[in-house]
Amino acid sequence: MRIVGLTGGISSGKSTVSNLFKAHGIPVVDADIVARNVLKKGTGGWRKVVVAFGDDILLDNGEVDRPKLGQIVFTNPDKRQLLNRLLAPYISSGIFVEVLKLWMKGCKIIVLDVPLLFEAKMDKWTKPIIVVWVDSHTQLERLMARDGTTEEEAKNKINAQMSLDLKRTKADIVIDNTGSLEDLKEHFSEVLIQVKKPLTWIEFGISRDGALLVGIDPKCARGGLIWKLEMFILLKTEAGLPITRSRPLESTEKCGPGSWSQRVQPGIDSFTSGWWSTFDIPCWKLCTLSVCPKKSSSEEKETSLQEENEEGKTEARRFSTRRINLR
Ligand SMILES: CC(C)(COP(=O)(O)OP(=O)(O)OC[C@H]1O[C@@H](n2cnc3c(N)ncnc32)[C@H](O)[C@@H]1O)[C@@H](O)C(=O)NCCC(=O)NCCS
Ligand SMILES: Nc1ncnc2c1ncn2[C@@H]1O[C@H](COP(=O)(O)OP(=O)(O)OP(=O)(O)O)[C@@H](O)[C@H]1O
Repeated sequence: MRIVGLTGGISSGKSTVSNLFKAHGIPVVDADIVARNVLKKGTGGWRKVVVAFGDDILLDNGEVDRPKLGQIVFTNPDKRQLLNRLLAPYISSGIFVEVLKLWMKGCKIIVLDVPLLFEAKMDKWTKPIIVVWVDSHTQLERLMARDGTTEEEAKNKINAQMSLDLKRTKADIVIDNTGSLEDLKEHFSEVLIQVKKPLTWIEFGISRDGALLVGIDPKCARGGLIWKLEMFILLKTEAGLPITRSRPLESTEKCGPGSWSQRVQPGIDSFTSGWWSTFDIPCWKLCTLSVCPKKSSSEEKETSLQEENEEGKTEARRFSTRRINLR
């Protein structure tokens, strides 16, 4: 899984860039939304903040008066640090849960939109890091226009964060959003190409499919070479390359959790020691194509399976199933 970091200054255009990612099917975890949830009435974060800042920051309905709390923390660095310290554990675990949900769905690339990515030292978990930059004049104008605030209030908010010029020195990719929305979209299409580059081995390894391969394939325990070959072929399969003739996989034997079976596929006969494995585990059916460099014994048997043909009639199909036992 590739976790892309998206950050910038207040009102530099992170949400606008996030929306472009979403429009291209890449999910975004928005730290501002997570931060809002952990400050809802009755949550752990809410309780800590009320104890530290007092009931004065509450509305009649018990929710936090966000503009009021904003006024306090954006003009007082000590109070801001206190609020950050109180909420940081809730925000980071909230982000982790969102990432985990996307991991479970099998997402390969996700974007973390975190305004305080560097300040909260979350940048170490993300690669590449994208900084949305604007010149200070444009940033101030856009912030005042969007939030309807005075120049002083807007400047307080801008100064509450690490400077955008420093952030851009820490970036892998800088998006200059000083121009029009059209300019932004044009630049974004180049960024998208970089973000969608094929996953590295490490990124694949921490993705759901990669982790399951390493975690449950009994052959994997026998050495890195085997699962690396498997991953290679899965990646190729995703790119639609060599295994186009394979049929949907169904095991010819019933597999229990953790057990495995193999069926030699007609389309891959050229891989002399290749086979499909299917795994029935509680949530997923995992199919892998493995190429084994060594085998110590193998047994072959004929199996037949009832299948519907194109006219909808049931007929028996025969399969040659080969078990390959590794040393
Ligand atoms: C102070 C609060 C109540 C003000 O709420 P409000 O609805 O007015 O603003 P909102 O949450 O939409 O934030 C707007 C922007 O302010 C900036 N910002 C928010 N909190 C901080 C902070 N502690 N330090 C610096 N900048 C901040 C971010 O760029 C954010 O995008 C709220 O921002 C908050 O709870 N902040 C602390 C949590 C936090 O760190 N949020 C950032 C997510 S990493
Ligand atoms: N290229 C652009 N041209 C004109 N307006 C823009 C451009 N990019 C963003 N904006 C506007 O600037 C304002 C700030 O943008 P946006 O909300 O995306 O910033 P942000 O970095 O997400 O802000 P925050 O830190 O407060 O969450 C919005 O009103 C948005 O519509």
